Amino acid sequence: MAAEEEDCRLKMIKSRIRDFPDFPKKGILFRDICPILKDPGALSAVTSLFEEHVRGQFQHVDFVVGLDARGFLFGPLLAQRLGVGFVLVRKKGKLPGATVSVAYDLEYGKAEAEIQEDAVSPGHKVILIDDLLATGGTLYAACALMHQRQVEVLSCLVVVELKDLNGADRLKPHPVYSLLQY
Ligand SMILES: O=P(O)(O)OC[C@H]1O[C@H](OP(=O)(O)OP(=O)(O)O)[C@H](O)[C@@H]1O
Ligand SMILES: Nc1ncnc2[nH]cnc12
Repeated sequence: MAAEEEDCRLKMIKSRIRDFPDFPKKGILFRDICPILKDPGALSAVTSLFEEHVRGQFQHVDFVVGLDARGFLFGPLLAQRLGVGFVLVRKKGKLPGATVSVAYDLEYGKAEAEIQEDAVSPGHKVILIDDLLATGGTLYAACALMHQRQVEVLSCLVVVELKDLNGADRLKPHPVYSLLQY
């Protein structure tokens, strides 16, 4: 894609992010991605940019793995475009059957991430996806879950990256691909 066209798409996507100061706690500037979902053109542009990135960088992907909850909004669309399956990393206590879990910290709290034990298998190559990277706690926990299952994380994809919180450093050596940086 021409650089100008990519720039134009990114500007359009950025115009669909709303800022809410002091949500969910005082001092947090919440970046709301809901307007992207209301605009089919913006949602399609997000999916296309992710698809082009993955196709350009990786020969083979087994699964797209989405993070609870907003990774579930973008992940299945990307998985369909790539022609691969989608796997859920959920907050603890939501998945039936045998599971594996990891605790983590967030920009505004604590949580525990979980996958079904048979969701992925050793040797699989996956793309992790979420709406936003802040401290990196959530994606780090998802990477830890993948390592426990001997799965290779090819890349972590997010729509928004909050640069000041250095989440990408925490995720090293896993590459992070973000569409918008703040
Ligand atoms: O990089 P981090 O500091 O871990 O923060 C990023 C995570 O925080 C938000 O999810 P949240 O836990 O609020 O859950 P939700 O998607 O269920 O609203 C966001 O959707 C990411 O998953
Ligand atoms: N500032 C923020 N806006 C939206 N989601 C978030 N998750 C963690 N920090 C966030």
